[in-house]
Amino acid sequence: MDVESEGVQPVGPTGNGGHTVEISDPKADAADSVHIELAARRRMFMSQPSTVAIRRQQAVCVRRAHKIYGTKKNPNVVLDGLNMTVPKGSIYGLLGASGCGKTTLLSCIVGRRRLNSGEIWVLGGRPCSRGSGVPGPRIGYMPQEIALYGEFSIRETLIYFGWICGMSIAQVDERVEFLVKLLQLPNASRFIKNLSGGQQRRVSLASALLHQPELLILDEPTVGVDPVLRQSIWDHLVEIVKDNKTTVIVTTHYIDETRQAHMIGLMRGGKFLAEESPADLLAKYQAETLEDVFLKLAVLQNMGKRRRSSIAQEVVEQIRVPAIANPALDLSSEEDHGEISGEFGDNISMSSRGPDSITPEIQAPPLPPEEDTKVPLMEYFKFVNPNIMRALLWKNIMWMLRNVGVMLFILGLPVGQIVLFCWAIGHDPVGLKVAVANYEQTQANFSLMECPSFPGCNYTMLSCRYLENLKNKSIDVQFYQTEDEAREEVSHGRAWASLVFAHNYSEAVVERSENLRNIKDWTLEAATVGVSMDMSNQQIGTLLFRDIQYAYLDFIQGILKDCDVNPSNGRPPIQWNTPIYGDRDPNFTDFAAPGVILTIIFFLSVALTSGAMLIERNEGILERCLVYGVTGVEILFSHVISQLLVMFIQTAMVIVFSFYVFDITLRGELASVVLMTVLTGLCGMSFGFVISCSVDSERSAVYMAMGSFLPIVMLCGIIWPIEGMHPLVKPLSIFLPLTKSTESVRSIMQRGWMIDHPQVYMGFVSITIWIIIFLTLSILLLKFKKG
Ligand SMILES: Nc1ncnc2c1ncn2[C@@H]1O[C@H](COP(=O)(O)OP(=O)(O)OP(=O)(O)O)[C@@H](O)[C@H]1O
Repeated sequence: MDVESEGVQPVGPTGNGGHTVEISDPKADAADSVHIELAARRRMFMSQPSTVAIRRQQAVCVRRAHKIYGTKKNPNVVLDGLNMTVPKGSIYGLLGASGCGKTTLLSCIVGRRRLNSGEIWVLGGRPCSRGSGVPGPRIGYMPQEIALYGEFSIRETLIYFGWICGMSIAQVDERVEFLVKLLQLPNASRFIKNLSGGQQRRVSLASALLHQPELLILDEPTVGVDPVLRQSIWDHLVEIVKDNKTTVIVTTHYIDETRQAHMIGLMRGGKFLAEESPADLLAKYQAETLEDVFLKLAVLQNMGKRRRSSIAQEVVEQIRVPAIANPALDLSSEEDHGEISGEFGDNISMSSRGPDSITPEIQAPPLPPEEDTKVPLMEYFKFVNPNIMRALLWKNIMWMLRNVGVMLFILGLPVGQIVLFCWAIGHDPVGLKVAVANYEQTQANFSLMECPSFPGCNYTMLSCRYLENLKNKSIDVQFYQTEDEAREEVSHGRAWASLVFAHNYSEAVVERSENLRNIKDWTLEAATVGVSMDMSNQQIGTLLFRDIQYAYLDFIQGILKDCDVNPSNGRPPIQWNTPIYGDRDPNFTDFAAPGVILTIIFFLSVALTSGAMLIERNEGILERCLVYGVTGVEILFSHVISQLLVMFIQTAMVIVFSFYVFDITLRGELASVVLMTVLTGLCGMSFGFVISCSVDSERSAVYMAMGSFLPIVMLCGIIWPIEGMHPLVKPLSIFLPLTKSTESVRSIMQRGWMIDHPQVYMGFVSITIWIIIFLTLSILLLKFKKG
């Protein structure tokens, strides 16, 4: 969590117009200077026009900016009460060592990050406030990353950004011609991915220059550019600011190239060491190069810090500056007074606030609540801009067309999975080996007709007829001499069950059937088949258990018929009528198919969306688009629409293969199943957005998707009925996105229920609620997950 700045008001010399280092004078003067300074500021406040009016005249105006990363325990103060003023129509060189906070400051200026405290005015308004146009096409932004689509040509890239900024193709083409010449770009039909790093940076620069914005923000535009081209870029910048319509802020590590800038801000330690024109800086510090100036200022800053620290300690002990009671006289409401670096003088003087501040009593007045100027949340859902939507949709579709291999894989994957499912899951195991010790056969000393299935077995032996029935159920019957041998086979895992028939089995079965009322014990015992099973595999055990019983029922009813006894005598006294829903022998494929179809579509959509969004985010493309005013809603909608196309094709193929190729049972309306599948895909897409908006790397996204996959699949009744779950997880399963929808589709497919049945429509209600939750969450994350 970011640390909130305390907002303590800095105190120090007034803006001196020089805005450079002013090391405080001896400690004896310190108390006086504080009072003099406050009085001067109050006088100036009374005589100046409104602060807002003055700030609006600047291209950019930053006041008392504090930005802290990290946690309260371990804060990283990047901006420490920084003031910055960028006059309209100027080139402003933002200089500083790597990691000093330049990019952070620029992100705050373009409205992509928020300050912990302080104010920013850009082109007359507060970034992100209503009607400010920031973020928006008033800004041209070149981020540090390349932030371009590798699959696009140079011209397509510029058309894309041009459309976002409201340009027509003709206008873009005109600019393309000019920019290709200016930046010495290769042929505009070349693909970005085939360009060198330097060429890619120049295309990125061209994208920022394309729409001739009012404020051009360039983060290290000349990295990897040769000196000649660098000079021509600078010449162009000088040219475009001439008519006062464009302002340029440029960061660079090549300090001396900013000689052509009108103003330079030298940043260090979260503040500006100086904010002046290059000529003034060179003259003031009698330096040959701007680098020398920077070094001198850095040394002075370090000295200043030390001195301030010791002076402050003594002054605090000697004087107590009264707190300012009247907010009108408060420092925050003072004017710019024509100063460049901010109303409290430059950042390096005693005005710098820090732990050693000499006036802890002087508190900054509370800034106007940010919410007042922020776009209300509902406005974030504003109607989408057709130009932007056209650009985003075109980009998404172009990406698909340029990645045919990936698209074929994406389209073919669900079909492959459904084919695998139908081939692999739900079919009864065949060829299960059963070891039989048939004493009736081994001890028989008469020879009758041979059983056609088992050579050596006598067909008139009832045990053989029973075994014949078993064989018809695709069970592999193997004979052994003794019961021990048969059991041994099971013990060694070579057979799933052993069956033992007594030597007088046939006789006993007939006896048992004919004399139901007076069955003797020996008859009961001899007519019973002894079964010992390997139940280590529940599925196989259950199926074998079922088949052994079914085979017996069929067998005994045949015998009874032969003996002129009512075959029903052999049945248990339960009447199994035709099932109301489903088949007498339900198969697991039919049970699992609804869940499997929905899961495939759901998780493929999750992968597709989170992947696409993360690529855009990580390559900085999303950031650039957001700076140009593209909203989170537009990005989400564009992905939803283009990926819906993909999902429709995936759904159609899955449905065709499931119901027409593999003949999975479908008793209800196909349209309802299709609708639910599409909604589930939409839900997966929305969940993918949530993932991509809440994590920063693809690896985290994979972990999050995988982490959610198993719980969702395990708990939503696809693998195991919810009725059999632990009471603690059962309520949880009801709240998962695929639970109710799976139940609903199963009812449609197996029971043939229509959409007006509560169990069916509750599935639709549930999935719709989940879509709304996920989409809202992603929009909120896009809105609030700024630094
Ligand atoms: N999202 C973030 N979370 C935490 N710390 C961050 C984040 N972004 C930047 N920082 C830290 O803030 C500091 C300033 O980073 P920033 O990128 O603004 O510097 P920079 O001056 O632009 O550097 P460079 O010139 O190398 O691009 C660095 O210490 C960086 O590690």
